[in-house]
Amino acid sequence: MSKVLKVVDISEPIESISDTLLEAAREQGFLFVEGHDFTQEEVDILFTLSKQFFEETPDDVKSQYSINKNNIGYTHFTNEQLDPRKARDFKEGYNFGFINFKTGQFNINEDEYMGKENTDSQRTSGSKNDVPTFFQSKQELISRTTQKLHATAARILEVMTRGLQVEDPEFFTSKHRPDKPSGCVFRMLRYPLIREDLDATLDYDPTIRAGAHTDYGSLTLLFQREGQQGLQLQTGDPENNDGWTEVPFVRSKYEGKAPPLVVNFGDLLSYWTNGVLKSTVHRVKFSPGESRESDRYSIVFFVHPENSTLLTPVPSELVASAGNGAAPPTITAAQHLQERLAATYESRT
Ligand SMILES: O=C(O)CCC(=O)C(=O)O
Ligand SMILES: [Fe+2]
Repeated sequence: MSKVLKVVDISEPIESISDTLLEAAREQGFLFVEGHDFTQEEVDILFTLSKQFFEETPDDVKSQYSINKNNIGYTHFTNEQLDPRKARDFKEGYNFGFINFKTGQFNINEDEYMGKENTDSQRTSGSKNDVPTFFQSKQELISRTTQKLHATAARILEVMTRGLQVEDPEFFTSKHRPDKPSGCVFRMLRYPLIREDLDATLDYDPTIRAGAHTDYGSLTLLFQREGQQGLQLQTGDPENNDGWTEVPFVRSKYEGKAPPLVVNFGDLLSYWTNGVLKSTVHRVKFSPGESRESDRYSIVFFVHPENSTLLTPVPSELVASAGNGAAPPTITAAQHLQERLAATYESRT
C-alpha cells in the first residue's frame, strides 16, 4: 500500500476528482479532503469548547451523562476498548447523536427521533438523551457544525458514487437523507498528556490512545490539530512499528480555511461494495518525537446511512466484479451498527 495520502479538493468539478477519490478509497481507505466549508476560526472555537468541557466538567457530572444504548453521551478513559487484544484506550469523549441535520436538533429524545407516538396510551421508555448543561448555550454552534459536516459527507458520497461508476448519482446520498434516523455521531475526543511518573502505576498501556480498529459506518471525517498528530494507518505488519504510517498534519491551500479533513471509509461501505472500498485499520498512539506538552484533541464525525437502509448490491460493475456471487445479505444499516457497538463497549447504561 502506498503510504502517501491523496488530497482531493471537493470544490472542484466532480469529473475531475472522482477517479482520484476512488483510487484513494481503494488503495489507502484514507485521504485528505480539501475545499470544505470550515474556517480555521470556526474549528478553533470547536476545539476550545471541547477543551473547556473536558477540563471544567467535574467527573461526577460527566458520569451523569454516561454513554447510553443509543451511543450518545460521555465515555470515560477506559470504558472503550477498540482493540480487544490490547490495553484499554486512554481517552475520553463526548458523543452527540440522534441528529436531525435538517432542523439542526441533536440528542433528540428516542421516541421522537424514532417517530413513535408518545401518547398516554402508548407511552414508551425511550431515552431522553439529555444535553449536558455545559453545551446547552452552544446548541447553535453544534447544530451548524453537524449540518455542515453532513453536507460535506454528502458531497464526498456523490464524488464516490461517480468514481464507482454508479449510474444514479443519488444512489448513496438518497440513503443518507438529513432528516431520517441514522447512527451518525458527532464526537469530541481528548487524549490526555502522558505522565510517565503516574503511568507506572496504571495497569494499562497509556501510549495506546485508541487501539487498532476500523470504523463502522460509511465515512469518518476528522479534524486534527497541528502538533497533535498520532493517528496511524496500518500499512504493513501490525506488530512492527514500520507497519504503521502516521497521518501527517497538512495545511489548507486556502487562506483562512481549516486544514483538510482526514476522511476514511468505514466497514459498512466496504461491506456494501464487496470490499472495493477499503476500511483501513487505524489507531492513535504517541509516536517518537511528538510533543508531549499538551493533551491531544480531535473532532470526529461518523457518518452512517439511514437506519432502515438495506445493504443490497450497489449497481456498479466495479462492485459486481469484486463479489463472489453469494446472495446479498439482508441486514440493515442499523443492525450492522448494533453488532459492531456491542463488541466495543463492555458496559453501557
Ligand atoms: O482521534 C483520532 O485521531 C482518531 C479517532 C478514531 O479513530 C475513532 O474514534 O474512531
Ligand atoms: Fe476510528
